[in-house]
Amino acid sequence: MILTVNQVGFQYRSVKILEDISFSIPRGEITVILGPNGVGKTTLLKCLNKILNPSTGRIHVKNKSLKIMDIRQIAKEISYVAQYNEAGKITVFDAVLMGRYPHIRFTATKADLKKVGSVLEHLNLTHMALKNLYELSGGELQQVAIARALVQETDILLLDEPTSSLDLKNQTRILSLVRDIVQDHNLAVIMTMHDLNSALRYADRYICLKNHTVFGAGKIEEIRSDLLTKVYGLPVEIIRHKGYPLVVPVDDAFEAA
Ligand SMILES: Nc1ncnc2c1ncn2[C@@H]1O[C@H](COP(=O)(O)OP(=O)(O)OP(=O)(O)O)[C@@H](O)[C@H]1O
Repeated sequence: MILTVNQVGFQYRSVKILEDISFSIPRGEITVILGPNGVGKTTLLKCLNKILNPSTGRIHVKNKSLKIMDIRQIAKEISYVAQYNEAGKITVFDAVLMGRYPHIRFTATKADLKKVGSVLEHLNLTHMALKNLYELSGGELQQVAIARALVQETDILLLDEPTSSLDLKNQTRILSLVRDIVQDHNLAVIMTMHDLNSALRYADRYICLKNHTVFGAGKIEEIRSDLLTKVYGLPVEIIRHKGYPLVVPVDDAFEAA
């Protein structure tokens, strides 16, 4: 296991957000964290990246305690794409190059610049390399943030709602690309996602949060509609269309809502 989480709890001042969270993350798989608004998904991702310090419990990255790792060590192992991305006065190229910082000693080398160029090309972003971030749309900014995470070349990628601002074609493109990268480089991806159909299609495992803790976890193909119904408080069923699972609210769902 590349990442292990043991009995982690977190609170903002005296308000309990997470309690007794435990799971392990393998390489070569996408794990999706599911759960309703405000349940603590982003908080959990931030604990995994030491942006926030858990009040209780232990997190280990490759058997090393996150507590004793400094920012540079963490940035070599874990990249993080936040749910909302700042749009400052910096070009796309330079913003993505920032992802190389954990690897740069004094100044960026030709290899660093080449890496940025190739990731931009891979994500179809080359044409906007010299634009400033503030000139981009929300979806373009989100793809730039993903590009920055990819040039960081970490074994663990944390993605907070990575496709929330993307159109259908870009959602499919980015999630397929993430899946290919996970398989080709044996990475571990942990992402949060509200789009249950994309989650069921692209993730390998799920962790469902409810009432501050893990309510269910397992292989995504084994996720059950009654679990989702309890987690989201809305009656749903899982049907299959052309072999793909689809989560649909059942007839009386709107009354329940
Ligand atoms: N800086 C903060 N100070 C105090 N409370 C906070 C802070 N940030 C978040 N919270 C609270 O922590 C809880 C969990 O927030 P979090 O953003 O982790 O939820 P989430 O599951 O990611 O939600 P969403 O699906 O809406 O993005 C929420 O109740 C939120 O109000």
